[in-house]
Amino acid sequence: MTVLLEVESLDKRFGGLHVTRGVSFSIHEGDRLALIGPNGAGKTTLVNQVSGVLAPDGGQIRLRGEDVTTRSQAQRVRAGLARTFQITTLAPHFPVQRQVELALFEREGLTGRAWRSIDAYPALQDEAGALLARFGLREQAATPTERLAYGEQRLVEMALALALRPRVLLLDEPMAGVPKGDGTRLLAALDALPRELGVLIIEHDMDLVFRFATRILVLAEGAVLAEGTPEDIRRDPKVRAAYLGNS
Ligand SMILES: Nc1ncnc2c1ncn2[C@@H]1O[C@H](COP(=O)(O)OP(=O)(O)OP(=O)(O)O)[C@@H](O)[C@H]1O
Repeated sequence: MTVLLEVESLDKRFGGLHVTRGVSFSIHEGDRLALIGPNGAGKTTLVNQVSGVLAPDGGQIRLRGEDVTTRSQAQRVRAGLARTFQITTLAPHFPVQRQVELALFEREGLTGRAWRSIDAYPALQDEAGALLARFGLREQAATPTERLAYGEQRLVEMALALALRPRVLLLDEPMAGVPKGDGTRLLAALDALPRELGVLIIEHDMDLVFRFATRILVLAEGAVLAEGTPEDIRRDPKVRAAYLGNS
């Protein structure tokens, strides 16, 4: 399997606080790697370094063999790494279909041209329609995203990230705040992600983690406590003591 993302000996401090301690892992095509650990373990800080929001103090991040450690977020997106957007920070009053078209425009370097010219790009309109269909959002195509149910907004976020045609997708707590009833739809969407995509997911919902992940990386106090298959992790006494409990 082709290796997509390699994180090697990553290190990060906030003043005297050592929040990432020599963390290494890799993601191959088709991997669903879940990052779990107690509150404050350093999960978000780690993912922020991978996506380029934060600069590490040491270590290396490679995307498909290319060293991107000092590259900008935009450069990493172009190299094949996408993370879910918070749609509330985009244009929530835009209809869902337009939001996705906007992301496709950006991918194609067309942003800045007259917005009405979207009609001149039927292939992109079709692609946006296909993305909405993949996430079961066809009926909501004309609805402003701010009027969607919260769970549906998370689906739009995933559609926007996929619009960038990533090889690696970072999902930061896709289940957070989603009512129980909508969880099934979200899980179905996760299951339907392109097979060859590499996925790194941070999630506190252990049902989802153990159902979705092919491998799990457990962080504690900034360092890797354990890594393995869901079965390995479920049985690991260190993990049970530090995080999962004995239930
Ligand atoms: N910008 C910052 N400046 C100083 N300390 C920070 C900063 N960001 C995070 N921290 C600290 O780094 C540690 C790791 O935080 P982080 O948010 O990465 O953990 P987490 O595992 O994502 O937690 P949670 O599960 O609660 O989201 C915490 O002690 C946190 O207080």
